[in-house]
Amino acid sequence: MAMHNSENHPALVLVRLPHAQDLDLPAYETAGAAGMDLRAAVPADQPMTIAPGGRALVPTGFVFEIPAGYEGQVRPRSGLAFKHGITCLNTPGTIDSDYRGEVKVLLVNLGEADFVVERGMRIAQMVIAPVIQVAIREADGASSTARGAGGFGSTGI
Ligand SMILES: O=c1ccn([C@H]2C[C@H](O)[C@@H](COP(=O)(O)OP(=O)(O)OP(=O)(O)O)O2)c(=O)[nH]1
Ligand SMILES: [Mg+2]
Repeated sequence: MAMHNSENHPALVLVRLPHAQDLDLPAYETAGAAGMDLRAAVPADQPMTIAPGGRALVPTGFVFEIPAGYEGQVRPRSGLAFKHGITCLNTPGTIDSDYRGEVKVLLVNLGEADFVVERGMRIAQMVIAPVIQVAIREADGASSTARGAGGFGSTGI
């Protein structure tokens, strides 16, 4: 399903790896979805079991060629988090625009029961977002502001 503003942005090129040959392409599930769901490319006869407190790097079966000036953010699915305590350990996972390896999802099981990742299961979602790289320079001191160094609740609750 095409996103409503896809014409304003460069296309995302996906390269299917051999172990994803029968999997659906990552896709936006609704017209206004922010993220495209990612599926587990684990072997059909070898589901991956994540024990409570355990983690697993789950293959998606695709290389995502993120356009320059954009990043991919790998985020958890709320339903898995709510029902099973399954989330992404490094959320949001960062996919760099120059990364040409397989996108993988680092799941962690914060629930109380084993979680079984089956082939084709939608395990996470990827949001494509514009990102900037700034010039970096060093200075001797920071400019002054009303806030100054106040933080961590300095403005009250
Ligand atoms: O959830 C994730 C996070 C990252 N990556 C891939 C794409 C990303 O471009 C690369 C590096 O990620 P990151 O910079 O977060 O990890 P690092 O530990 O800093 O590795 P590196 O030294 O390779 O940058 O790993 C994934 O496949 N899934
Ligand atoms: Mg890095």
